[in-house]
Amino acid sequence: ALSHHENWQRQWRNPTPKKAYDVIIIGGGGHGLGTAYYLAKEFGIRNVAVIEKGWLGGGNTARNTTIVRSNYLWDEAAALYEHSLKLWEGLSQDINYNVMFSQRGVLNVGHTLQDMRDIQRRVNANRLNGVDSEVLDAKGVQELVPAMDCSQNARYPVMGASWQPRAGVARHDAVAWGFARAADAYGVDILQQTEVTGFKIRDGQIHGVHTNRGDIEAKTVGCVTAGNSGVMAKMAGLKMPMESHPLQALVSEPLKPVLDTVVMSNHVHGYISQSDKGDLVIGAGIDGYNGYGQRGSYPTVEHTLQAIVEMFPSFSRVRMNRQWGGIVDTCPDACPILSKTKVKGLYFNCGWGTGGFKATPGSAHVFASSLAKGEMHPIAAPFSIDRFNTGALIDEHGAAGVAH
Ligand SMILES: Cc1cc2nc3c(=O)[nH]c(=O)nc-3n(C[C@H](O)[C@H](O)[C@H](O)COP(=O)(O)OP(=O)(O)OC[C@H]3O[C@@H](n4cnc5c(N)ncnc54)[C@H](O)[C@@H]3O)c2cc1C
Ligand SMILES: CSCC(=O)[O-]
Repeated sequence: ALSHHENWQRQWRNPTPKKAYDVIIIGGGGHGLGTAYYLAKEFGIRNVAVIEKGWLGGGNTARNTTIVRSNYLWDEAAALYEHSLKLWEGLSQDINYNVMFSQRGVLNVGHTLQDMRDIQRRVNANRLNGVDSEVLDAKGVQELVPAMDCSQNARYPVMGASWQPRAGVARHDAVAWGFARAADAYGVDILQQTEVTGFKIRDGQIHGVHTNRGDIEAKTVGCVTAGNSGVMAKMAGLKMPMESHPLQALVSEPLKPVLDTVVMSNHVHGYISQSDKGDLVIGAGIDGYNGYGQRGSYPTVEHTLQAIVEMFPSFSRVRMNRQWGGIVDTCPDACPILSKTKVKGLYFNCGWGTGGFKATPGSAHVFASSLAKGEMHPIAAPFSIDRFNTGALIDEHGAAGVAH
């Protein structure tokens, strides 16, 4: 057998499924792989399978625009995303894989008096929760982003922004690869090209899953399948208050360094950063219809580029190289679902919508704790599916930013 160190030097095995595991994680994205990693590393539960119908990291984890921040309004959301941001700050060392987390800051821009009042309110709430956040005026934004039109000639003049210096971007697929390699080194089985086609439920208790490679047993199952979670819930006889929509992104031809922070504007409805390779990474809102196609409609692309050129007129001649989409699982209050279900031993971690990449380590950590202990982690508890019965929603449409 390879030593732990030798294990670590490899990528990951492609094992044959065992008949039974202590825990099954459905979904080989960042959240699922991270959950398996923390189960093994922090809670000593290593007899775990991550079941992935495609290839690991092939879903939203490797399709997103990689913005990482924690400047959400409500205490519950700030606690969750700030827990994650703190894990991001040590993640490369922890999993021994460079996830290229670059704390270049994030600006959420305001264009009206009401925008600025909302920004001031959110920044005040952030500071009360120990989240680094400050309000900048137009001059402060211009100093950070010389290429941006902060003049009064703009159709939507920039009045200021919230600024989170510790926020930034990371290399998305490296997160999946890093968590996969680290989990595998602990003995976690990552079963790719293995689709869960149903749940084995008896007397209200989960006993495992049906897959295209046969049945696999476990009495603890965590479903972490993002845009496909509504379909998974239906297989288990559950209803999820969630809609799956296409969310698109674009990248441009590589440019010389021109933008060294992240700029997001809810108002003109677009956001942009520049990757280490030089391409502009651009996104905006979801396509309004429900869809599972991992692609969106052209009007959304057009609207996105109008928003970018409104903020950066000098980018109007830049050529776009690629466009793609993912399937985002959006909840009515723009917050996730981290929850037990009425089926004993079956948990869901989904509903991250357009903003779950930033939560990857934090979500995985608290979800692993919940699966290990059989009780929801205090940071996860407010995001129970029951909130849609009790009405205790956590409305983050403002801070969830552009894409909702
Ligand atoms: C275009 C775009 C831009 C985004 N930008 C940002 C951003 O800048 N910042 C941010 O914080 N968030 C962003 N997001 C959201 C973020 O990408 C997601 O919330 C997050 O990555 C979800 O991670 P995950 O691991 O839960 O899902 P995924 O990575 O989608 O993993 C779920 C996995 O489950 C698998 N699966 C589904 N059904 C089954 C089944 N039956 N059996 C087995 N496996 C199954 C899928 O194949 C998939 O690999 C963006 C999303 C998109 C699409
Ligand atoms: C897709 S929007 C990115 C974010 O939520 O910071």
